[in-house]
Amino acid sequence: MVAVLKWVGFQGLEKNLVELKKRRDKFLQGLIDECRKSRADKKTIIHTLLSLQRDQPECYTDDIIKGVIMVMFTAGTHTSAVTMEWAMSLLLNHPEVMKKARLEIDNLIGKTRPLEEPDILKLPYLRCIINETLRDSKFWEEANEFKPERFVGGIEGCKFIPFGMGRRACPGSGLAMRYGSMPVLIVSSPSAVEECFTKNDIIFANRPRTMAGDWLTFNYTAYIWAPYGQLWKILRRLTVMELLSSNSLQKTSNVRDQEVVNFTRSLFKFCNGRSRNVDLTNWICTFSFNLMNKIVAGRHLVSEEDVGMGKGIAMIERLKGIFIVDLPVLNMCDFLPLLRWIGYKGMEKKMSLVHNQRNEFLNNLLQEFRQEKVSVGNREKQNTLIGTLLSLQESEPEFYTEDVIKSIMLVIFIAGTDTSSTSLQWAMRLLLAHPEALHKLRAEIDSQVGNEHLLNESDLTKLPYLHSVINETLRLYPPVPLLLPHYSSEDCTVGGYNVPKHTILLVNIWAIQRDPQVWKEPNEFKPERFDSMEGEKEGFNYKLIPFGMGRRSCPGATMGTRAISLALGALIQCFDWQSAGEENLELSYNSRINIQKIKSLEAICTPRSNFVQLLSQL
Ligand code: HEM
Repeated sequence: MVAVLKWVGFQGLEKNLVELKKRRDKFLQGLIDECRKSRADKKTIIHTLLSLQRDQPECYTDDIIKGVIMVMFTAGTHTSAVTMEWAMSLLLNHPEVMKKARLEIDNLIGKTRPLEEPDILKLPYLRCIINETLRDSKFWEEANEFKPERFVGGIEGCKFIPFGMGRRACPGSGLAMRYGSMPVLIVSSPSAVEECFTKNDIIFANRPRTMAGDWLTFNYTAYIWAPYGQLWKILRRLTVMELLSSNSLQKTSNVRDQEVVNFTRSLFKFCNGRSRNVDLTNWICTFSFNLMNKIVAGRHLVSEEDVGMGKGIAMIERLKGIFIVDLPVLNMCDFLPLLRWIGYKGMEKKMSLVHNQRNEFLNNLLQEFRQEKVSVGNREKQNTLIGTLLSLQESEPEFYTEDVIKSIMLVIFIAGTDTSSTSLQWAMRLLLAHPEALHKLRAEIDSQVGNEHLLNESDLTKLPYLHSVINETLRLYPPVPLLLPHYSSEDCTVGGYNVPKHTILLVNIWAIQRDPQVWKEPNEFKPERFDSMEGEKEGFNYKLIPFGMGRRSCPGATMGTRAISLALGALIQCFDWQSAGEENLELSYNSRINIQKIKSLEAICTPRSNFVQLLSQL
């Protein structure tokens, strides 16, 4: 029957389709030809496809290229345009919502520049509007009302699964197409977090396989990315026992204290008795890298005389290029595998380059260590992480392969340096922008520690305000704002809704920790808020979770907090600080999974007069 209709040319459909195909063909060919004429090194998808065509013309024909572009156009434009049209028409019909959205943008972004993609993370109400526009009407109370507020906090945060999930999703929505078909659950309320990491903790204890995982984890033996199972358990036990348990932390407390002495002494020498402009970003990164390398390999990466000087600065820049890189843990290729295939934005190339650099760095460290250990027979060296790992390798070579050893060292560098140094920089930036808090913190340190010794780990219990400043910094600027992605190993329910097996879970702690329903004056820096929160359950009732929750939570939380507290305490105890310019007080951020500051932080540092004697004796 259908064939007959086709044959008689039913309603001229075939003719129309042929016509449409011709027009599309002409349009796409035009685009390809234009790109052929323009600069060849541009990073657009068509340029990438054309360079593949040059290498393999028989595979990447013009027709194939047109097919790929076609998919992107049809999948990516219509759905987004329809959603935008709906959102605008809803806003026009609800001026009170429009006003509230504009107020949010004015307050959080300002009026001096247009909105950019990374800003979206900062605009919870705008996201609520998009969610409300896309939501499926069947599952909601007052389903026909336009109420973006229903997405602010609350368990509803997980009723809506925007990236195409099972039967509750809108499979053809703009977001689903933009992020591909991989199911993703984003939770953004304390109650949903509690449910994910108590009742469903084991189910969500896995990590997804991703492009970053494929390249940067020594074949998933780096346990930050390792699948939940035997290997992860062994690596976790080993790292915690050797490095992060309270016993091991006790043993390494003198290393941290000594690192803070070195850091403070270098800064004092650098100031040379006067006020000096200090690139705090570089100094703080030096402290973090030196501390971790001391724990891992028993020596510094930047020697004391080089800190803050040309050679030291260059060394830190090189290390940042290896370990603190701008490569997101999840990227578009994880959602649209086709992009990976065509080499989207050269991501895979960059990852392989970073992997090679890391591999070389870790190999050198191991080689140096082996040589020195043999030649010097250094006992101090044997008490380092590498020392322990190499002894384990001697007794169990089949388990402790070179890859496993390197992956453990890698995790400590990646997890231990960036997070702590980012938090320390934010804490200093916040204190510079809030001098009253800085004075209050200094008064606490002066009264509890005084000027006869440099603050050390045993002083930390006497400094509750210092602890509150760090909590408040981690609340406002969590270094890992979506945690690391979790991955469900079985079907489960969250908030009464079905979440299928193999769903990526992202926990939007940025939103939770700034949610006005959860925190009073959420965007204000008020360390005092923690005075009245004593005795609340874990993670302040799941409201403050910068280290995650459950079995995949950060095992380095105590070590990280101690290192930040010590360094911040010493900086405030011994030096006067002033901002080196308005731009240093800007509390902005970009949206990488690991938040970085846009610019480095500079401040004017002056040794406090009543500390000169102590500082000269360090
Ligand atoms: C301010 C400092 C730190 C912050 C804010 C932080 C935060 C985090 C977060 C959010 C996660 C992911 C949790 C999840 O997926 O649910 C994580 C995982 C991890 N962190 Fe930290 N971290 C810090 C310092 C450290 C330090 C100093 C170390 C070790 C020396 C460390 C080692 C790890 C490891 C090994 C994991 C992976 C755990 C797993 O997958 O099982 N972190 N961290």
